[in-house]
Amino acid sequence: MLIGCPKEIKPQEFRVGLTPAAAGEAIGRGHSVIVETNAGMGAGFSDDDYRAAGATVLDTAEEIFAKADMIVKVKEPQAVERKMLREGQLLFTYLHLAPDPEQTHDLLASGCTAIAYETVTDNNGGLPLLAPMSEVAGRLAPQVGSWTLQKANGGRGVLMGGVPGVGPAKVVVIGGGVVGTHAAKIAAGMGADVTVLDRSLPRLRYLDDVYGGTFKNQYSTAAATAELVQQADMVIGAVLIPGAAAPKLISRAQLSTMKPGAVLVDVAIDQGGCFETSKATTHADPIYEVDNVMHYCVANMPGAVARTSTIALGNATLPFMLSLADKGWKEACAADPHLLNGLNVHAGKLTYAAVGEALGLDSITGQDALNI
Ligand SMILES: NC(=O)C1=CN([C@@H]2O[C@H](COP(=O)(O)OP(=O)(O)OC[C@H]3O[C@@H](n4cnc5c(N)ncnc54)[C@H](O)[C@@H]3O)[C@@H](O)[C@H]2O)C=CC1
Ligand SMILES: CC(=O)C(=O)O
Ligand SMILES: [Mg+2]
Repeated sequence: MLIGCPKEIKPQEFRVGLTPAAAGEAIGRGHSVIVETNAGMGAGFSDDDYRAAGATVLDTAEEIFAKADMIVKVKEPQAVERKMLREGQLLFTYLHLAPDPEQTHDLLASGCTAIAYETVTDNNGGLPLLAPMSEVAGRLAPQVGSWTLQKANGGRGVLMGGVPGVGPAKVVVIGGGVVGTHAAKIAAGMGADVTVLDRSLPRLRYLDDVYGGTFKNQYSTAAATAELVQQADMVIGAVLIPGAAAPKLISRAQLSTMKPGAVLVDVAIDQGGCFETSKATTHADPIYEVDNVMHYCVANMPGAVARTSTIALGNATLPFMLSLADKGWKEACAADPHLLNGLNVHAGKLTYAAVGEALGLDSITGQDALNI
């Protein structure tokens, strides 16, 4: 198979879909790899690194999209990229379609087959291609939140760990999955007083067993959330209902109950955000204020630490990418129901029910798509 990797064009996105090591593995199995010039620069990989792995470096994204059988990326294709996708072409990347009707429309119109990293599953009920970026975004969340809490950035001027004689910041994490657990660990490590809310009792039991001495946890009801949010210096949004739009757990009216200068970090923004007042921002202009509450809502947080993130993502995508290249998408998905769960679009049809529900569109099952 001819595998193509364009340079990411989303603002301030420095990750790359294929590492030289991944390109080398595919080439070692008889595939060919084309990479856009400078695609890996932001993550510290030069064109020569890709050439040394056996890949061919091309000058433009147009050539990559025109030639490749499979496009491997990081972020959802931007409008100009979507115009270059063609019928029968395989796209393997993050999509986050539920909050994005324009992208969904364009992917359906292109006739391509699109497998979304974020809905591929594993045997443990996890999301193996989302997990590494959730680990990164979770660990970054208290870091960017504490920067936003600084007075010069609009925050209330509270230090995460406090100092002797002055108490620490109060941090509330809504959602105790991968993002939430990593966020809570780092916030607690910075000395903050941390409470994690989740709606899954098995998850709360796990958090209690493993991290009981490090941070508190509580069942996530609207009442518990309202009470904790009033006292919080920082709230980190980390909920997920896979593939679906995030539920709104803090309303605009609730902002007036919060401390002026408190900070909301909405990591769930890529699924539409879990605070009513969240709107996606970029690394170039990451924060804004609503009703005296600071918001950080960057939808591609891991891009800020592109080298760590690229290598972590590449480790997770490699076996799936190789399976798609070796077998073609149909055989690979027929053999692996977890990879089939990643199928969101095929031949003009939506193939992921939660996306259809979020956007009011009809969908077919992945199994049906295998027969088209
Ligand atoms: N902004 C960014 O750059 C990034 C965003 N993300 C996003 O972060 C979000 C979280 O991802 P993960 O932690 O990997 O998901 P996860 O599935 O590991 O955890 C989500 C948790 O939310 C809980 N939950 C669901 N509804 C809830 C509610 N009403 N109240 C409290 N908890 C609730 C679930 O029980 C689960 O434990 C996703 O939307 C993901 O796409 C992930 C990586 C990067
Ligand atoms: C998960 C995701 O969307 C990201 O890493 O950008
Ligand atoms: Mg994202």
